[in-house]
Amino acid sequence: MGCNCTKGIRANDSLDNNVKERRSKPNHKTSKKKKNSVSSSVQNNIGSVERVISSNNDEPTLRFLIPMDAKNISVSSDEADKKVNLERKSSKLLFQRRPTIEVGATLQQPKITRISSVSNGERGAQVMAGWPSWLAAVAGEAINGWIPRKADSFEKLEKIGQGTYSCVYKARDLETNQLVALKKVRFANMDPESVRFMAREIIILRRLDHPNVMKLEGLITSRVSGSMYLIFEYMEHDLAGLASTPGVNFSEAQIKCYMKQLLHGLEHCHSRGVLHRDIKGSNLLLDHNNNLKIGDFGLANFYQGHQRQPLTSRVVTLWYRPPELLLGSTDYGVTVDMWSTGCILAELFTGKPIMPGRTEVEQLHKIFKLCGSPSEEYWKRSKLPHATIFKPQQPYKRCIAETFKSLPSSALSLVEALLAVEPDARGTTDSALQSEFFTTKPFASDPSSLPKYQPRKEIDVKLRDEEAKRKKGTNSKQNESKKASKAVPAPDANTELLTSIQKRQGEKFNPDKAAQNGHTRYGVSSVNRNGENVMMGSSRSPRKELRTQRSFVQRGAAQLSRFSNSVAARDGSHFAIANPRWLEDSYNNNNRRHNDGDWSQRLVLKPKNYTKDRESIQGNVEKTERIHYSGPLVSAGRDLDEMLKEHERQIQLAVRKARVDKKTNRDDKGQTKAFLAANGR
Ligand SMILES: Nc1ncnc2c1ncn2[C@@H]1O[C@H](COP(=O)(O)OP(=O)(O)OP(=O)(O)O)[C@@H](O)[C@H]1O
Repeated sequence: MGCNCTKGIRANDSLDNNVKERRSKPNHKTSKKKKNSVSSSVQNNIGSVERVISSNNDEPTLRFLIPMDAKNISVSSDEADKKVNLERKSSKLLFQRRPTIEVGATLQQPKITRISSVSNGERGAQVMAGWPSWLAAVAGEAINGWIPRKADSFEKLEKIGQGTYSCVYKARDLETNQLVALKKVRFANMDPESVRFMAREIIILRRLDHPNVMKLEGLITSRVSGSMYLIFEYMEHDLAGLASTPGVNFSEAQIKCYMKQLLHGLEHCHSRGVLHRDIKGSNLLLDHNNNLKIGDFGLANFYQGHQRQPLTSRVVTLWYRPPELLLGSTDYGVTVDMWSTGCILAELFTGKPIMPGRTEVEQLHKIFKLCGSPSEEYWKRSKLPHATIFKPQQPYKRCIAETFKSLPSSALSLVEALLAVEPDARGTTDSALQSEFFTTKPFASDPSSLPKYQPRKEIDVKLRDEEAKRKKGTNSKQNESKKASKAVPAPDANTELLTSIQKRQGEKFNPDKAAQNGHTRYGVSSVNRNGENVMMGSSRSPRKELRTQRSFVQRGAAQLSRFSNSVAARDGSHFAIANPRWLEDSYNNNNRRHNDGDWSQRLVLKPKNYTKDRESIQGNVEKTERIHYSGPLVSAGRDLDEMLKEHERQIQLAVRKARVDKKTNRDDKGQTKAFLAANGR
């Protein structure tokens, strides 16, 4: 794998013509650099690393555009003639993954990124290399030095994942015969905003090069296409899916093996100035040899240790989100990933998510109940935007040791450290790797010594398809009487919780009862590791409950919190959600103030074009009324328990409303208005 970007070139491509021309007309500037010279120039922009490495050989060289991080390959970006050239020793090298060439310390220095454009000359070269001009114009930095691969050099096999922002397909690279995962991102009208955000993900991925981080192998697009595929190595499993597979029980050494790999991958990200901001089991991918790679950098961003730019607090999937983000922090660092890591460690031992909150308020309450509330000093010092609202009148006592008393003591100590309610006490990837957990027996297993598990994705896909068909049937009946789809507070978050509580209580799940209770719109459902509803407790699903959360799709009624700004209105297969990535960037770009009130209000604003984008992916969501600002549930100054009671009441109310909606098919607009009116908003 690797260097795939070079492989789709055909004889009749304009690039090839260019290559031929260049072969017949040697570039003196390039050849001057050949003798034993290795020179690198690093542009100041993130991801725009230009390297000029010349080979010392007398073999004839071919010249193509390739990913810049390919070792043993000479790349010269020659501003003078506005062409990017490659020299390589043999075509064989193109099919090997090669580590990124270190170019001094510059790469190690974290920088806050701003997606910046390339020069006109570079843009011209990019278009010539086969990139669509809309992409080169907006995301030049992300594609700099690469050429696109062609879709017809892959055989698409099946859909294996549906993310919030993308579809993922299993495919075969016809040139290497290797399996790959293709993550498809579509852009409605080549919308520059969404292109920029995709560009950020690519730039970040290109910055990273580590065995425990998913490697971006290349990109597929064409001049005429409005979409783009990110090419990744195909991974058979993810940790959440594997952990919830019937019959799979992890040993301590195995948990250490996965945790060690996760921490090494994170260490690399952090050392390159990247915060992942969505660490959770379903984003930790595993190959057939149990090698773990951190995937899904869609919410990742660059950070700086000091002089931090404000970042959005609306990141990290709720169950893995640290308290400071729930309290509205915009000035955070690697400690957010450390918190999520602590949640995963405890989850791997206990076999279930440790804090499955339905709402941000409830999540915070769960955190305080387990980890204790922060010290007085922390409240004063941190000046967190929501501190005045959520500071409990009585401090909560920490009870991690009691809760996880069955854990081995070294694991418990690490959980204690990682789940420190005050971020600075969580330590770093380095301190975690040095901890007793990894330095005492049983030591971490070697990944290849672990059992090989049956691939599950195909089974998941089948289940999902069945479920989608079933939903479609239900929806089409509903849709007969209404043209536009409805965005309603979905009660399936409650189903999820109900399911989980019943599971934990060892009760047999009774689908009919749950449906009667109005806990689900689709019968008995739970959430699979892709965050989609799957039938549970019925013949439809042979799997035990899979309890994972999808990034950012915070479900329906669960959105009605004090600062629920992006309501994920979910109606069957339809989502409508403000993309927090955009909010952050527009926030940063505009360098706005963030007082409490403004902050919530501002986050409600949904970029227009993104809406269109989501529509094109998710279906015909009604255009005007998708984002609802729930406003404050309670006034500041009331204590947290009271607030939670009130919050619970609101959720129940939303569930009832949703049930009524199901019966009457009232449109979303009317329903939401009624709901808000009922709550005095
Ligand atoms: N390299 C890969 N190999 C196999 N499957 C993959 C790979 N990358 C992603 N997937 C599958 O596709 C799903 C969605 O991918 P990804 O998480 O990157 O998209 P997303 O839109 O950011 O999703 P989410 O909303 O869950 O965060 C993953 O949960 C995983 O099951």
